[in-house]
Amino acid sequence: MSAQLIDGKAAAAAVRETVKARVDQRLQQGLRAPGLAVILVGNDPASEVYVSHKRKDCEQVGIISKAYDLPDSTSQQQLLDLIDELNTDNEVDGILVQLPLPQGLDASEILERISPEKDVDGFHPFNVGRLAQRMPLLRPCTPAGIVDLLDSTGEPVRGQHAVIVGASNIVGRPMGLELLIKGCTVTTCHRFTKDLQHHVSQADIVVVAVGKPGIVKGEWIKPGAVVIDVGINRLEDGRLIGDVDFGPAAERASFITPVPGGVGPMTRAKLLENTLISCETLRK
Ligand SMILES: Nc1nc(=O)c2c([nH]1)NC[C@@H]1CN(c3ccc(C(=O)N[C@@H](CCC(=O)O)C(=O)O)cc3)C=[N+]21
Repeated sequence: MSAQLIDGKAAAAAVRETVKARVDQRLQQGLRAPGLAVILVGNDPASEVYVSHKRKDCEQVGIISKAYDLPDSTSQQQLLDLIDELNTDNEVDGILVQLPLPQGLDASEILERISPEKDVDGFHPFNVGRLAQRMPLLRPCTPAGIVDLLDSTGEPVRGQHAVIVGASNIVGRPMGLELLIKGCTVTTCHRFTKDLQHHVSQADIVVVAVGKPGIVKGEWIKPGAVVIDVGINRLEDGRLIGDVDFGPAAERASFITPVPGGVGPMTRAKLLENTLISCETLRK
């Protein structure tokens, strides 16, 4: 492997340290700790693991997390009522509804009900619109974390050709908006893209967020490119792998994120940072 690994665990630890220092300072000043409400509906095992990680992260930095574990049978109206209640709870700075929601619930209606200043996922159309107009407030955690990871390489980002694979609301689309702000020329590929290899092979920066192992082949990577793998795919043997053919891609890339230990930990750290931003600047 000739690429350097981008250490997402270390970068995330640094973000957590900064958040913790600020939370400690608040407590010394007699101010309250930031609060995060984490809502989990149903019993999807992967979601249960993710949510337990988020709660531990909060504890580590002194953010008070409130758990709302709701049954599969929760109705749309019950969930909307809970969000209304949390929107007006002065001790709650952030509201996170873990996705995916069980069948029958309308996620967009629920996410739009969250007050934009408590939308620590950055998924609300208000926050996406702010980002689209280069005035971000709460930024979606994964793309914002990736910007930090790119900066951590010390390589220039401005003027680079960034190719994003995947156009989801939670990663691909906001990633394009973040990279436009950074001064990249952005290409977004998706299921109707005619020649994925052609686009990927032109990229100085490749961000892959599809959820299919091997969707990007190592041989497609332009020598010296920076490769960011957002995919999290669990194999039958329990191992986690990304969307990029890691070995061959690492032969060609200058920098590459591993899975696990790349984008995932940074996503979680950015959630803590957003909760602090909400507490300190948006809810005054
Ligand atoms: N409202 C909402 N917000 C989210 O941000 C959200 C969500 N719903 N639903 C699910 C996805 C997925 N996601 C992950 C974040 C971190 C890791 C992470 O830390 N992964 C570790 C590995 C953890 C493990 O071993 O399972 C790593 O990549 O190193 C994984 C997945 C956030 N999501």
